[in-house]
Amino acid sequence: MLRAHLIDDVRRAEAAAMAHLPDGALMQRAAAGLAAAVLDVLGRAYGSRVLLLVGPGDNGGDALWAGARLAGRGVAVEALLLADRVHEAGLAALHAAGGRSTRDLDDLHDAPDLLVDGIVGIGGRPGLRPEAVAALEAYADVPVVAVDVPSGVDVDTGRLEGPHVRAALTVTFGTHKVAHLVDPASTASGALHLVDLDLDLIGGPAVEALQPDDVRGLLPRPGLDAQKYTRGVVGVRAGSSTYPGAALLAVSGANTGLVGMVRYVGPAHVADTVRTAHPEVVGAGRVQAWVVGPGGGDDAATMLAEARRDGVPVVVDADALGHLDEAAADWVLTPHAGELAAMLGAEREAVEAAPLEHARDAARRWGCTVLLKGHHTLVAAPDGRVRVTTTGVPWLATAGAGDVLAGLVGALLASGLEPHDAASVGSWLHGAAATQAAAGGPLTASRVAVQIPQVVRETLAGLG
Ligand SMILES: NC(=O)C1=CN([C@@H]2O[C@H](COP(=O)(O)OP(=O)(O)OC[C@H]3O[C@@H](n4cnc5c(N)ncnc54)[C@H](OP(=O)(O)O)[C@@H]3O)[C@@H](O)[C@H]2O)[C@@H](O)CC1
Ligand SMILES: Nc1ncnc2c1ncn2[C@@H]1O[C@H](COP(=O)(O)OP(=O)(O)O)[C@@H](O)[C@H]1O
Ligand SMILES: [K+]
Repeated sequence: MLRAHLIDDVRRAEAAAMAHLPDGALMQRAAAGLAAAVLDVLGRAYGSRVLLLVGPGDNGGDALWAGARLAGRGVAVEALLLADRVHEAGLAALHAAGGRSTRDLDDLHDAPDLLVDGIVGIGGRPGLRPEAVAALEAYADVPVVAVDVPSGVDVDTGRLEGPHVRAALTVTFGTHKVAHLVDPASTASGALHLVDLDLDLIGGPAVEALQPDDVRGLLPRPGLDAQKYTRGVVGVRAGSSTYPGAALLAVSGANTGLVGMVRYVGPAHVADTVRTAHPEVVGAGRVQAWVVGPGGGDDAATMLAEARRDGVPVVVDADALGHLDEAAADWVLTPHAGELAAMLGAEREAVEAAPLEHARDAARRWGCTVLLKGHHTLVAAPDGRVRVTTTGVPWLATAGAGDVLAGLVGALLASGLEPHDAASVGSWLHGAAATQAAAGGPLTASRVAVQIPQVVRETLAGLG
């Protein structure tokens, strides 16, 4: 599991570690990891030029000490000092290793190969000062390696307010931070590299992200004595005359072999289409979970009321979300930002600016799991736990992809997974299937569903 902690928990763990370590030991570990990651990106030391952007705190100290190590390896290192006072020992080390420093952007001549953002770390307030903005603008085409966090982002919430760094790579220390994983700040972090500081983090993670091993451990798999009913039956109530395709897509997400059987309940002509495409699918009967809403149109309210009567877990998606007065604890709601905004009486822009806060609010408000779709989909539990999905590609933002996801999450619920696991494992598989199927190019929702068994196969085999 990849975990992200809040700043306060990082500070507490840092203080505990420093109590029995020599002065500056943690910063040296951080700087060594940072220098190694920068060298990896550069590919060679001699002939490479690096510019350090150095702020007033320890984040700047990390950059300076790493710069000293790089200069010692033959990299041409310059530091632009963006504060009256910077980490003194770090600056002295940089000078001693042959690096240069200046306070004046005009003193810098040759464009560097790489910028190291040591402006602010976990002590930073959102936004950047004009001198930092000017330096970033002067080298707008140069890739940035951020130290700990891309400066200017709101580290604990993932919000973006004001100017901030856009990193190609973020080298972070001790543990991940919320802004690395949660939108919109995750889009400013680039690739992530964690330098282990051997911190003892006592507080639980604020956010976590499933890794292939976690998914392997959670995936349902049939025992030797399995029969179709013991594997779970998922029912889909979706589609209408206006949107028959949504029923097909939801069923295709449900019918990927992760349950013993799939039922479809909907208009007769839609059911005919569904069964032509998926001959395995049967009609009404007992289920262990329902998927309700995709393409349901005006029938969505009735679909939801009928599904509720069975007292089994329900995935509530799309049109059915508009008819949600109350939910049971074992339900999963799967809105995108627009739908969640409508559910909470908020603006879509407000949800997009602070998806973590809104997903948590919704999970508390309805007392059940809420899966908020987006670039990094969030799965929030009513007790405050949040998982974030880091699989997937922007090509997945295509009509019907959400219908496939609803079907898949329903199948996992029916197979017996807890709602938090069903939603997060479903979202992980959906993203991984999209990445595989897209293979660097465009994608349609139907292709995502077709790819799911292959992703499951590879994950079970430990190839993920
Ligand atoms: N914790 C750990 O385990 C380890 C931590 N380590 C490193 O320490 C980093 C944290 O260092 P830190 O505490 O010195 O804070 P940091 O982020 O450098 O900046 C604070 C300074 O910035 C200023 N300032 C604030 N906002 C600003 C803005 N928008 N624009 C400009 N300035 C702004 C603020 O000024 P003030 O608020 O007083 O006005 C204050 O002076 C951490 O991210 C990691 O890199 C590693 O070395 C080892 C292990
Ligand atoms: N920028 C993005 N990067 C990756 N995945 C995305 C992005 N934007 C949306 N998605 C994913 O695409 C899917 C779109 O679903 P949804 O909005 O419900 O569409 P529809 O209702 O047409 O099915 C969701 O799984 C969502 O997480
Ligand atoms: K930084």
